[in-house]
Amino acid sequence: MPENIQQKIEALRKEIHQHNYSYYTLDEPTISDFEFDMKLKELQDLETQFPQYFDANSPTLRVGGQVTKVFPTVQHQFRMYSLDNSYDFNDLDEWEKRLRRTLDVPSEFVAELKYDGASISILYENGKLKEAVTRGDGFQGDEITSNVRTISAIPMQLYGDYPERFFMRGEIYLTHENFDKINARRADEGLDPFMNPRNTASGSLKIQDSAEVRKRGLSAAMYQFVAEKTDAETHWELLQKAKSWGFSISGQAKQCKNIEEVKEFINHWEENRHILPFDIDGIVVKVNSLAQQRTLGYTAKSPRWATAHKYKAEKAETELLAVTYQVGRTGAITPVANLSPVLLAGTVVKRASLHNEDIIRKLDLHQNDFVYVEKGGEIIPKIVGVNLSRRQADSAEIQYIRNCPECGTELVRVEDQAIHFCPNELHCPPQVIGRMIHYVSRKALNIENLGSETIEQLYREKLIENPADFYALTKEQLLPLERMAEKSAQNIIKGIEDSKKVPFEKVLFGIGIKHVGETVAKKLVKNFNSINELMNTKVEELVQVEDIGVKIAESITEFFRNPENILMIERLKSYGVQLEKTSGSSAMLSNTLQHKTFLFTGKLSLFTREDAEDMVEKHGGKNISAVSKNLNYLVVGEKAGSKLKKAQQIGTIEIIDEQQFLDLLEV
Ligand SMILES: NC(=O)c1ccc[n+]([C@@H]2O[C@H](COP(=O)([O-])OP(=O)(O)OC[C@H]3O[C@@H](n4cnc5c(N)ncnc54)[C@H](O)[C@@H]3O)[C@@H](O)[C@H]2O)c1
Ligand SMILES: [Zn+2]
Repeated sequence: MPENIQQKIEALRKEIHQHNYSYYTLDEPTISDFEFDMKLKELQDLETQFPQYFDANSPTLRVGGQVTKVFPTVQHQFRMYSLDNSYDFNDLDEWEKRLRRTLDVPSEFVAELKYDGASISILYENGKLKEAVTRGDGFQGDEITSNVRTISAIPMQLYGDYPERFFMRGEIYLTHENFDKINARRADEGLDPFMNPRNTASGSLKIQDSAEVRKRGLSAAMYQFVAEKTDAETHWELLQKAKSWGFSISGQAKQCKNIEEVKEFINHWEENRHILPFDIDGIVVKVNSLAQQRTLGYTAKSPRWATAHKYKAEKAETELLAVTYQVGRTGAITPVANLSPVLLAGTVVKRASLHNEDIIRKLDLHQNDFVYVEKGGEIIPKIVGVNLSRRQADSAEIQYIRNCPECGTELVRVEDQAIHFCPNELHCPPQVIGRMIHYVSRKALNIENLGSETIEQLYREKLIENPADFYALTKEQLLPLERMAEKSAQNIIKGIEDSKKVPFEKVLFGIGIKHVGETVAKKLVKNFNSINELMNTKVEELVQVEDIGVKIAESITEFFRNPENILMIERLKSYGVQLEKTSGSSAMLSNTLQHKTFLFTGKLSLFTREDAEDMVEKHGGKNISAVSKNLNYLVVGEKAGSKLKKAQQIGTIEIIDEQQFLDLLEV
């Protein structure tokens, strides 16, 4: 029935658009690449079969990404395409046959690793890095030059006989080592780990603060030279030249005389990819001759002269020994499958994440089932199915626990969410520890030298149970802990002492009221002078404050209803922790600068940067940390440098001096 076919096509298009959005814009895919590619292929087949339902906006005809609103948008002078991909050698053979039909001479190839990251196009002029732009939708992308400049694998200045003006394209990715480091740091700050290196690399490029991007330790491999013209004859030659100018070019790329050699390369890396210190998701095969590339040209979405052979996620079968449950620092419960050890993707797998109760139900897991585990983009493998033929007749269904394995409290499942929580925030050990780790973290009280391991030890020794206990600690109590030297103990005590100077807004963030993040804490402090004032405010009054909704307001009042929290606050006060605004940060003066954003640069002479930022806030404006389209005013002092230049390039930013800034305040 044609009507049903049309509906089917439209439903698939809609679904794929949604997945593109999750993958490219949110960096949080909800299905595996393989499942995604199968859906796209299904759509492609239907569209070929029923051309009457053609639509120029179909995801089969477009690159899946988008530009964001956070960075300036730049048109690509040369379009950035996607790659046709497939998972089997038949398609590769078909591709090669098509090449032969078009070309007089059989082609040679270059086979390259398909780095799993985010693509970038970088303009070089006179040997200098000029501008870096993401692929976006292929026609236009986000200008993220200052972020790309932080990546040490990308040269700022070239050497040798480089052409005057050209684009170098490549992939920005994260090594396993740096990905693990980022997650270790996140764990220390009480944050959830990132899912996989690809989405973390892509997400890192979208951070507004370049200093933060630098900390991520991104890598890059360049794989394509693009310019108006070149006198090179092959892609391989261009790669070698690019290397001589100072670019990082993949060390594994290989020239192949024919498709058989390409297949050998593909097989070799399918077996050996686990020794690489980064993720690849396949191999890219390119026609080497540039003349042949020109003859072949492009389809609506990808070059005809290249194709990607993708690797399927590896699967193994093993026995489920038990399901155990972990309680996270926020009280979230994660079920974990304990498996009979099995070799998968180069590592021995003993555990797999089961995510939540619904997934266990969907898999219909029984005790001692033989399950299939798969390692996709995620670091932790997952169970994708059960081998029913090996299930024992009398094996019982896995029952999700009803009580917290750490403290015995009955679990709750929040409406609309798949995850269970332990509601015993104040006494469930992992949550107690999590709360204290959050309290000392950089953006809260910033108590240096006090890592999560030390906090766990102190808790086990019953020396601390809530943030107020830090202030009663003595050096003598710290010294007997494992690996605790005199010097570190001293530093911890000093860090705790110093935290008494940390301003109210950070303390308010640090005490861990649910839904009160950094920004909300700031907003609250603008409107309430002390914790006492906040404590005595009702939900109806709280929701009057900008950006404070009912959910946040209720969470605040609930926090203060608990006598244990009140006791902790009274103790913090008695130790001298800042629980009210200091005289320097008094209330709002006006709303003159409402909805306006400011950034100060260069050497200021009429006021200090701190005072200036304070003035902005007191008059209702907002300070931001980087030059972008979102900036309204750049206030320049003497010797303003790159920020000024960038603001001029963007063109929409008002550039003013210090006096003009004061005029804005009408003071
Ligand atoms: N899971 C999901 O929800 C979801 C959603 C959208 C896309 N995806 C995945 O993304 C893929 C589509 O993304 P795409 O359009 O970026 O295509 P692609 O990732 O399959 O191939 C194109 C990209 O490969 C990269 N690349 C890496 N090494 C390269 C090399 N040596 N030479 C040339 N290019 C190289 C480039 O960034 C290029 O833009 C799909 O195949 C799918 O697996 C997944
Ligand atoms: Zn608990």
